[in-house]
Amino acid sequence: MDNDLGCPQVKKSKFDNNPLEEFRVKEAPATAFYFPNYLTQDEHDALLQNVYDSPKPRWKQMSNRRLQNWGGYPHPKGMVSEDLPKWLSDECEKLLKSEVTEGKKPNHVLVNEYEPGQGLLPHLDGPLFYPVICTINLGGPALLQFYKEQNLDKSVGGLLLEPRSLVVLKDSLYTEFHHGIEATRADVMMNVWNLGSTTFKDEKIEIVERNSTRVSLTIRHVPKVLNVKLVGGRFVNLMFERASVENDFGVRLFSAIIPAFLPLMHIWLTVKFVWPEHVLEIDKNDCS
Ligand SMILES: O=C(O)CCC(=O)C(=O)O
Ligand SMILES: [Fe+2]
Repeated sequence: MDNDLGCPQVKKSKFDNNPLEEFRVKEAPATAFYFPNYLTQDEHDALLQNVYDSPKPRWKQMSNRRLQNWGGYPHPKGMVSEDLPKWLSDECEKLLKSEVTEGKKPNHVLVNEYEPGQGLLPHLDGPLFYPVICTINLGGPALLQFYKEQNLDKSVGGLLLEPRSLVVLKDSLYTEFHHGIEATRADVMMNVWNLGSTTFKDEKIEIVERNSTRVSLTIRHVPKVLNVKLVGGRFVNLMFERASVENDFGVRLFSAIIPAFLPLMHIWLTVKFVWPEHVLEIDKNDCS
């Protein structure tokens, strides 16, 4: 039997009643889950297709990779959010249901694209996100390495991220250990915490080649969201938006009518209070 994550269901006696436990990376120094068969091949291909079908301006060229930002730009004052496209909101929903996100619905997705040989410097994801990172891996493999703050030159271990997998990082793997991807064409399999759950589990593998373009979806929850959001590149006040969500006809009518009347009100006020003065001025001038 399969569980919601598309992975074999765990016998309760063995794993503490929690089906996620089977996927915990026990060698890691803090909470990490690795789901090697999170996506079917068809789901994987469809996601990749959606990434490449996205409008060209979504791509931002960085010095060593390309990325797409979805959901809004996190900011200390709050994120101006945008609705995720269905192919991403479906993934967020699926993660929420699988209980890896601690009840927080992801509302932000970064798509990173790395050509073989490209990488990402060690970094922390910072305080603007809820401290759980879910990463869906597409295309080619890469080793995600972890570093202690005091020595960002030497990794303390890593997780091999293969296509079709999901990795979830929590607690000090989010808050304390920096993570990064070496700019190399071949990853050395030293201190790979999850090797036993990868396709190389039965092999004595020393190196994994970066054989093709890797695309990752980094999926997180931004807790602080503002009351305005971006719809088709324009700001919309969520007060009006909420009315349609609640489907309250009266409120919707009110929200539709008030903005329509504002220009009329403006004209009426101008005619009543500003224009007469102006006309009077002209009249006075005419009299003199
Ligand atoms: O590509 C990855 O797996 C890592 C991406 C990442 O760390 C980030 O976007 O903050
Ligand atoms: Fe990161």
